[in-house]
Amino acid sequence: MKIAILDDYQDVVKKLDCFALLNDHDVTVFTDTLIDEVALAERLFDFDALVLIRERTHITDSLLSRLPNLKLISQTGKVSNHIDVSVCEKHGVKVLEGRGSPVAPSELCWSLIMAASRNLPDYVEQFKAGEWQQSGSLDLGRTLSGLTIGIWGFGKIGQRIAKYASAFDMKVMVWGSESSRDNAVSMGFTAAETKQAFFQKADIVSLHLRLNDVTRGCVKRSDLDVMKADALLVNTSRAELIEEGALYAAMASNPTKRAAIDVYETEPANLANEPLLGLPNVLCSPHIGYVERNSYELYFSVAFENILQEVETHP
Ligand SMILES: NC(=O)C1=CN([C@@H]2O[C@H](COP(=O)(O)OP(=O)(O)OC[C@H]3O[C@@H](n4cnc5c(N)ncnc54)[C@H](O)[C@@H]3O)[C@@H](O)[C@H]2O)C=CC1
Ligand SMILES: O=C(O)C(=O)COP(=O)(O)O
Repeated sequence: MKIAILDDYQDVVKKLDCFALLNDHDVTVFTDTLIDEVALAERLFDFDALVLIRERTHITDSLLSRLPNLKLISQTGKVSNHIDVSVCEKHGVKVLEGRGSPVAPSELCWSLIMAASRNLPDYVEQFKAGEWQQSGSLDLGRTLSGLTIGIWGFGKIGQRIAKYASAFDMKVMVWGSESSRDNAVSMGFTAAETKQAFFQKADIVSLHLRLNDVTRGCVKRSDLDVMKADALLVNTSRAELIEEGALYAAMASNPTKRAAIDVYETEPANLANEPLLGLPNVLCSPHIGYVERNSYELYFSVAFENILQEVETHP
């Protein structure tokens, strides 16, 4: 098979052990992004299969109309809104869904919580610039013990964050669907009674919902406004869970509130398209929750095995 691996920004896939799984195939890895659909279609014209990393390439009707040779798309991790599955069916392109692990994204989320709580990036930056212990100009930070973390979305990552919080002697309060809240209570955590109480009581709010038509924009500006004056909002899930522009407006007008985020409305994000990057009270990482060796091995090995299995069952 002629297989294209797309959007390997970090040029990582060839260094992974699982790359050898595709030894019998003709594989090309593209490390840049082609947004222009006509150029992308020209690039991909000869390929039988695509491996997509996350959701950077959008698979649309017009793209597939230009790719008559394409038979398979193998997604690393879950298939989300970037692939129109019904359009793929129409064009006879089979979509194979992969699998991820909650460990790397949960640890990144916890790193952001700890770094933001102790102002670590600012202290490191000042120290490297020659300043020793300039706490006078920096907020002193705070310990996590005794604080309440509010977790909205109690799936694989949300549950792991609750576990980490318990190890730090934090109180865990969960908001979300009734089953999420019941599940949290059965595990010994607290469920918030209302969304407003959730945002009012938490010292740290961390979002762990999947993005879908129901959850899009579920966090409103009014929710951010009722958070405590020194609260921290963490979003490692999807930017679109928060009403468009609301996070920037809330953080810009409340400099004592803080946010730590890994996901953006426009990705790749930069200073020109992401105003949050310019705010001193917002800690920003460049969507790296899944960026870690074991995580990449799992994402790619499952995506490759799915292709091999498909070739074996439908040669
Ligand atoms: N920053 C990064 O690199 C990464 C981000 N993620 C993101 O983290 C988030 C959580 O991932 P997982 O825990 O693996 O997902 P999961 O599928 O295990 O859990 C998702 C949660 O969202 C809730 N949910 C979904 N639709 C809902 C609705 N309509 N109403 C209320 N609740 C709803 C589910 O009940 C569940 O509690 C996702 O948005 C995922 O895309 C995941 C991996 C890496
Ligand atoms: O990489 C991301 O941002 C993801 O959302 C991955 O999620 P998944 O592991 O595919 O469920």
